[in-house]
Amino acid sequence: MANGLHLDQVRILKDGAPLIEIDTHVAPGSVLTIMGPSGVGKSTLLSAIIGTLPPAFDLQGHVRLEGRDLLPLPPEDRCVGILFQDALLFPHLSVGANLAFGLAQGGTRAERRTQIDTALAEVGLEGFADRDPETLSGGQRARVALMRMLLSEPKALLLDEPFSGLDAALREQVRALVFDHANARALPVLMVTHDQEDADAAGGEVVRLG
Ligand SMILES: Nc1ncnc2c1ncn2[C@@H]1O[C@H](COP(=O)(O)OP(=O)(O)OP(=O)(O)O)[C@@H](O)[C@H]1O
Repeated sequence: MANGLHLDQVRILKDGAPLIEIDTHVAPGSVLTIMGPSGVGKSTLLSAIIGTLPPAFDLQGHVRLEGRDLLPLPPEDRCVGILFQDALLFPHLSVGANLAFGLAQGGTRAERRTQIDTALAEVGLEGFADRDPETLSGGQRARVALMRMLLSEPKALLLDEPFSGLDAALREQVRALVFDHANARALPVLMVTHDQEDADAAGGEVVRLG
């Protein structure tokens, strides 16, 4: 079936030697969790999907998203959103300007401002548009990073240990928020984690590499 994210016989080689092999499908609105020891190639797999595979690696197989073959496309055309462990915001820009980076070009200034305000309200951050990212808590930064990514209207979401920098209570909250938003948009989600609780909370299939 064309829907969702397909990794068809994907093999990644490092300096010519096989590193990982994976053949799987993530349906819209579901989460596939990838676990495995450090260095096995989990982050490398995500970089292959977003189109930033370092030159030491070779990729074989196919990655398809909603029926489109991703590998020939440049990163900016792949429509894949990613969140990392550190919710990296541009420190010299306001929260609103950070969010504007996620927005497609076009629309009036007022329309863009409305989209930004609506996104902030969706995650309980009304009135935060003019704030300096440095003044936000870890959980607030994670929310802004989530909305910046979602404003770019991705068709799939990749998560690379995105909750591991947060303390336990916050981790649970942010995790639920990310999964809820992904589910509401019927996005296929591929999550890399070391944490069994993340995998349990995701509730989907778990693939163990290595
Ligand atoms: N840019 C790079 N150039 C060459 N080798 C790299 C590069 N990035 C990572 N590696 C190597 O590729 C292998 C896979 O790394 P990767 O970061 O994908 O592992 P991982 O499973 O995500 O590990 P961790 O759980 O520690 O994050 C490791 O041996 C790593 O040292």
